[in-house]
Amino acid sequence: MTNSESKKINVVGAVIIRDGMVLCAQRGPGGSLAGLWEFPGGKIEPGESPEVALVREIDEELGCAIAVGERVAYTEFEYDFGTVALATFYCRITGQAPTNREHTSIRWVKPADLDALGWAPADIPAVDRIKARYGA
Ligand SMILES: Nc1nc2c([nH]c(=O)n2[C@H]2C[C@H](O)[C@@H](COP(=O)(O)OP(=O)(O)OP(=O)(O)O)O2)c(=O)[nH]1
Repeated sequence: MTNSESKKINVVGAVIIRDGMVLCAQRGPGGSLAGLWEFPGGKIEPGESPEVALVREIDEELGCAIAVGERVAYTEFEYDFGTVALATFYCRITGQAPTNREHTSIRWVKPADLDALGWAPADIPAVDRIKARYGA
C-alpha cells in the first residue's frame, strides 16, 4: 500500500442548480488545492451519512438549506496529501439564497461554461456528467 492509499478522505460535494446555473466555489489561498474550483461541501464526519454531511456543510459554508437528490459522480483521486473519495450529489436550495462564508468566491455558472474554471482534479468526472446532462 502506498502512503497516499493509507489515508482516504471521504468528501461530499453539492451540485446546486438554480435557474439552469451551477453554483461553483473557489478554494482559498494557503490550504490544499488553493485557488482551485470545487463544489461546496467537505469531509464526512464519523457516523454521518453523505446526505447528512452535505446538509451540514452547506449550512456552514453557505448558510442555506438544501434538499439532496441523486448522485452525480463518485471519484477517488490520489493527491499528494492523500486520496480524496469524492461523492457529488445534485441539490436544490429549499430556503434562503446562499451567501459566501468560507470561499474566496462563489459563482453561478452555465453548465456549458464550467470548463473555463480551473477545477480540483477530483471534480472533473462530475463536471463532465453535468455538462453531458445540462450543457448545450
Ligand atoms: N468540498 C470539496 N472538497 C473537494 C472537492 N474536490 C476535492 O478534491 N476536494 C478536496 C479538497 C480537500 O482536500 C477535501 C475536502 O475537505 P474540506 O473541504 O474540509 O477542506 P478543508 O479546506 O477544510 O481541508 P484541508 O484539506 O485544507 O485540510 O477534498 C469538492 O468538490 N468539494
